[in-house]
Amino acid sequence: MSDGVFEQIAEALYQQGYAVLDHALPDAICGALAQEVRDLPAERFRQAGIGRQEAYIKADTIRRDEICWIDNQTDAGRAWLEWADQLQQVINRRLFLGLFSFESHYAHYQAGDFYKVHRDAFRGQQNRVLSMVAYLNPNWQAADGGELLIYPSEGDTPLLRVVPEFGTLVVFLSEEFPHEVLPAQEDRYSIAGWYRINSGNSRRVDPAS
Ligand SMILES: O=C(O)CCC(=O)C(=O)O
Ligand SMILES: [Fe+2]
Repeated sequence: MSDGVFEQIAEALYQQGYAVLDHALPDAICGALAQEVRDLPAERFRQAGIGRQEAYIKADTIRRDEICWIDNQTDAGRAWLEWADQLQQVINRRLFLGLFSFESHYAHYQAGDFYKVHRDAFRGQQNRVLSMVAYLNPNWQAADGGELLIYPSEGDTPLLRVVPEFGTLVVFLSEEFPHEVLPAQEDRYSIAGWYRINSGNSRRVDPAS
């Protein structure tokens, strides 16, 4: 069953560099994550920043969400990370991307919060290869805003507009697709994660030619 989902994601990535699926995450896992993120004490969340390590800045003109990194200390976190690992294996088998590790955090956007257009990785600078976003909002309404817009590598017209509805999953090549989160009008819960290749400072793996 979920093997089919992994294959669908791999196929869509191969064809177009991104995949968007409704009901992609098993309901039990998605439900446990949706519960956990709402139960987390406020002090576990940090204002999100931009960049990494010394380059890290808190830039609330660019993004306003608060985040909490996910580990395998809870049943929900463990189930999610195992699911992400199975997807990693299928993608590596099908696409030879050489994905090596996965990291992810919960994100909470309060009413008014947004994340302006950005890429998750820049060619040659980071080893984030694949981005994955999962949404944890049952019955999200059009008026609640907070859509994810994904743009082509060059150009201002969105390729895709994704409603952050419970169970919807988005996977895309981190270097290729600029994207933004429109202002949410309600509490918006999601997970954002990245698969990396095993190198401190490498570029995307291309098949040998
Ligand atoms: O929550 C989303 O829809 C996308 C979040 C995002 O782009 C990020 O955290 O890098
Ligand atoms: Fe992003």
